Order: sequence, then structure tokens, then C-alpha cells
Amino acid sequence: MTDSPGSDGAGPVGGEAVDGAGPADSTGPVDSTGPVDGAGPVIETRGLTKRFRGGQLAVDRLDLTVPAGSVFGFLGPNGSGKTTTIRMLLGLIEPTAGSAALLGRPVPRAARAVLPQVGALIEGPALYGYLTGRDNLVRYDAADPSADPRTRGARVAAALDRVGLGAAAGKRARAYSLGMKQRLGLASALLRPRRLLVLDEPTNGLDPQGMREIRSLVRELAADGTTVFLSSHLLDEIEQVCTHVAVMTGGRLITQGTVAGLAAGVRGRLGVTTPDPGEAARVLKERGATDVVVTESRLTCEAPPDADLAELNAALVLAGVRVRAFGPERASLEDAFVALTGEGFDVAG
Ligand SMILES: Nc1ncnc2c1ncn2[C@@H]1O[C@H](COP(=O)(O)OP(=O)(O)OP(=O)(O)O)[C@@H](O)[C@H]1O
Repeated sequence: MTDSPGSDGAGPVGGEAVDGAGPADSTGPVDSTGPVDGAGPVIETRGLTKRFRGGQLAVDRLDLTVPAGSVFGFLGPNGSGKTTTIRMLLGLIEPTAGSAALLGRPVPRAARAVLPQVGALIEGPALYGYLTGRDNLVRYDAADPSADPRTRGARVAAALDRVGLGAAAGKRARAYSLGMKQRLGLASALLRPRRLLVLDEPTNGLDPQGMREIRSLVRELAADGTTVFLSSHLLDEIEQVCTHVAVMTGGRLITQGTVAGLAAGVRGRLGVTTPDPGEAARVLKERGATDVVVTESRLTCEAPPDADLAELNAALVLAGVRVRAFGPERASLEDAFVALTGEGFDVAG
């Protein structure tokens, strides 16, 4: 038994969960010429631009290429244009200029053909608090005219299991934690086989445990062969989960590529483990090291660009510094971001 609609707020709360029958369907005829399949990129945009009424340029000539099979992180501070891009990709808003293709087909023109293969979660799931998790999914699936009602029960159960909510399926959604609500939102995107999942800030607002759950779910989905495109303002999240990344600031793309490649193009900081970090800092500063950070038994710094690391190490030893470990640290995505923009990564935008 469930409450009657209205007893706990009749409408969905939260953002949008987008499915095949999106508003983009009505914007043009279905393109039946191009293949839905193909080895090409799963998402491709060329010069994609959105200027809002009032003049705000939210996305500025974006050229994005998302390879099949990638876990693609769309990274940028708040307000950098991520959500606006995703809304254009899903046909929820019209671009001002430029083009976008999903699974090799132009959107919004071929949205009707392509969106059933795309699961999306934007700004949190739209849930009815008075319905159970299971009934939320049943209702969601029933609103999709292309979903087969005969397989509904089985598909709902499978999606709940997939996100680890099988045991909580009979609980009302209002009793779910934020993390469970987010997983239920993901389940709604998984009611049908998807070739692409688009997730807008999927861990936003979650506690560390909830974040871990969503991240490991994303990894599992990717391991099953689904391409995942996820936006985030968290560098370490992208580093932990993604194979590829595109970096946005102020509506513009700064760079895109593999996470490993991006970090590899940047020299990591020099790290020295020693019981004499103060003396080590003095010696290294004398030889041009900058941004020296000293902790109890370790220091890190930016070595001068032309430094010979062997000579720096010899200088430390000659000065009587007892060196336990010495060498460049692996560059992080944050180092790459700083190198690209000359700024720290300010999540407040
Ligand atoms: N409907 C709108 N009308 C006018 N300006 C908008 C609208 N939607 C977004 N913007 C503006 O466009 C810019 C990009 O916003 P967008 O939401 O795409 O950024 P974001 O990177 O997703 O950030 P967040 O994580 O905060 O959502 C911002 O300056 C925002 O204020």
C-alpha cells in the first residue's frame, strides 16, 4: 500500500531524470540516415555555444570528443558551463550555435532514436517521497512510452539490485538517505540497457560513504562496457574514477585527454624524505627551489626548471642532510590544472 498522491507532496522533488521521450523529440524529424552504431566518439560537439537571454555566455565554442568505453570526467568549478552543456547534449535546451552528436547522431534532430540508449541523471533524482523505491521506478518506467510493461517488474528489480537497493526496495523514498536517493536515481537511468550514462555531479551533497558507493557503482558500470560521462567540480573524484577528462573554466574548454596523459605532461613536485627537513629546505632554496613545503620528516618543492636532480641530491648529502628518499612525485591532475591555468583549482568558481 502506498499513500495517496498529495499526502506527502504529490510532485516529484529534486531535479530531472531524463529518458528517451525527452522534450527534444518534438524539435525535429528523426534522422534515419546515419547509423546509431559506429566506432566513432560517443559524444562529439563542434563549436557548441550557449548564450542565455540577458547575454550570459555559459558555453563558448566547445569542441568535446568522448571516446567509446571511457569514463569521461567533465571537470570545472561551479558556473563553468557543465550543466548547460549537458542540457544541450540531452536536447533540454537549444544551443545558440554549433552542433552536438550522441552515439554518432545529431542532437536534438535524432534525439528520438538516440536518447533511449542514453541514461541521464541531472541535478539529483526526481522522486516521490510517499512511494517506495520500487514504486518510484515502476512509475518512472510507466511514463516511458517505449518501455515494455511486460518486462517492467523484472527490469525494476534488476535495476534495484544493480545499485544495491534490493533490500530497501519496499521502503518509502522519503526514508532513504541522500546516497540511497542518488542510487535510486541511478537505477532509474538503468531500467534499460544503456550505451551512455550522463551524470551531472552524481556525488554532490553526499557524505564520504555515499560518495564511495556512487564512485564504485560508476566503476562497475564502466567495467560492463557503458561509457560514462560525469561532471564534477572535484579534482580527486575525477582522478579516482575517470579515464579521460575535459577541463572547463568560464564556459571554455581548457584541455581534454586521458587523465594519465594530462598529468604526465606536467612535472610533479620534488619530494625529499629526511629527518632534517629544515636544513634540506635551506639547501634546496639556495639552489633555486620554490614553493617549499616542510612537514615533520618530509619536504616537497618545485625544483628549478633546469635542475639536475642528481646534483640537487648530491648537494643535500654534502650539506649533511640525511636523505631517506628523493625523487619527483607523480603529477596530479591538480598540478596539471595549475600548470594549464596558472591558478589553483577554486571550487567556489
Ligand atoms: N537559465 C539560465 N539563464 C541565465 N544564465 C544561466 C542559466 N543557466 C545557467 N546560467 C549561467 O551560465 C553559467 C554556467 O552555468 P552552469 O550551471 O552550466 O555551470 P556549472 O559548471 O554546471 O556549475 P554548477 O555546478 O554550479 O551547476 C553560470 O554563470 C550560470 O549563472
